[in-house]
Amino acid sequence: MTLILIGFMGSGKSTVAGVLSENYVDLDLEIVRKIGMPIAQFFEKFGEAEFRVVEHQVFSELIDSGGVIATGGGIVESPENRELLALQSEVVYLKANFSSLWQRINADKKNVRPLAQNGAEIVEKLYEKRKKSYQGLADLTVEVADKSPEEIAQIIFDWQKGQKE
Ligand SMILES: Nc1ncnc2c1ncn2[C@@H]1O[C@H](COP(=O)(O)OP(=O)(O)O)[C@@H](O)[C@H]1O
Ligand SMILES: O=C(O)C1=C[C@@H](OP(=O)(O)O)[C@@H](O)[C@H](O)C1
Ligand SMILES: [Mg+2]
Repeated sequence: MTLILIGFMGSGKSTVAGVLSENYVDLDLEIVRKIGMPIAQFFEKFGEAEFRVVEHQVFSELIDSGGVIATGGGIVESPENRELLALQSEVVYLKANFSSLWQRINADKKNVRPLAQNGAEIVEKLYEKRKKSYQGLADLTVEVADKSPEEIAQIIFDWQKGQKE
């Protein structure tokens, strides 16, 4: 069974995956490896639609790996990815209010998120649009705004243990 973390940019998917497993897969890092350039540069050169094609390809190759996968916030944009996620039973949604996410995104200077370069209003619209998809696909929802990555990982571990009993 693959544990898949979903949620908006800044929710901590990459960070929490690292706490959950030493061998986690970060989909964005796999994509960067495949395209041979930073995501922001790929968006500039080829656009978002092309990024989604590569994202789906990489996701469908890794979804049955059996480990922990941190997705990118836009994984729910493609209907094909939503179908894949609906078939999984360990999809964990890291949920937070927009202002917490926006603060984190802006503090995280080393990771340039092309879709977060627009103003807060535009990014909040994207958040509102995606929210239902994250919630609808989640087998577990964790409120992350006031918790440390370790606390969040512990909640997920405990839930997983309960699933297996
Ligand atoms: N639980 C948390 N509490 C405070 N800051 C966090 C938490 N989880 C992640 N962060 C910080 O928020 C930023 C985004 O985290 P990241 O794991 O890259 O999110 P995502 O992969 O969901 O976009 C990073 O700077 C990270 O250090
Ligand atoms: O929300 C999105 O569309 C994106 C989120 C990013 O991942 P994180 O959610 O890990 O920041 C990354 O995949 C890309 O910049 C697009
Ligand atoms: Mg990430």
